[in-house]
Amino acid sequence: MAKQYDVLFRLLLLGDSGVGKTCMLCRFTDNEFHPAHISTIGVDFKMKTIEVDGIKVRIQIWDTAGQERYQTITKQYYRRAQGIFLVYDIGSERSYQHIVKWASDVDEYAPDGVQKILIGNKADEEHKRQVAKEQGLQLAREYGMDFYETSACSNLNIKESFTRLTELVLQAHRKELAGLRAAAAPPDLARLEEDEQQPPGGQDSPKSCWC
Ligand SMILES: Nc1nc2c(ncn2[C@@H]2O[C@H](COP(=O)(O)OP(=O)(O)OP(=O)(O)O)[C@@H](O)[C@H]2O)c(=O)[nH]1
Repeated sequence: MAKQYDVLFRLLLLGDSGVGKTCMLCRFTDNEFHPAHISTIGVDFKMKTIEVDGIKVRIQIWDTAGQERYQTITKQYYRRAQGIFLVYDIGSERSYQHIVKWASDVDEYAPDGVQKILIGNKADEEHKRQVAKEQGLQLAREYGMDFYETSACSNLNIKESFTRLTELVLQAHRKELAGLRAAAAPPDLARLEEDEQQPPGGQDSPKSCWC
């Protein structure tokens, strides 16, 4: 039987509560958007397989709660991420300022070499904009990250940003993937067998897939 994927790994969504992390994920995996904000409890995840440069990549995407009270739980997930989205809302200067704090948490808890992308979400809400696109670009330059303005609502740059982070992770793991074609079993960068189980908080999460 043909292999369903060649490699699998984990991406993580981080950012303040309400910036649109869950909606970005639901748009990417299910092409759905829900206007209600029901805060994620702890962490939740979804899977999707995409093809990049002829490689079938199964990605496990972890959606974390932005609320401060869940930070102890969510930080436990940083260390096994290969790629991280740092997300702010272009209509919230505060969420943009907090990226510095999220990035310093990543430095502290995520593995060396983790790939990062900066996202300014809700780009459809131009009338509410508090953060200029140039500010996003500037911050991304400072951190050496790629930058996208996205909209989960209008489906702007969602697929592009997930694909780009996947490409960056693939490039960073080029050596491990060198023997990919010959491998009997798909390389398991995310040690998925442990992760197919419900995450703490995921079972109770009221918005696992319908946003
Ligand atoms: N206009 C617009 N609204 C969005 C967009 N993305 C999310 N929203 C809305 O913003 C609110 C919060 O979205 P969520 O995806 O739940 O935010 P979150 O970052 O996952 O929040 P926490 O789970 O609390 O960390 C919801 O009302 C969404 O409908 C977007 O791209 N455009």
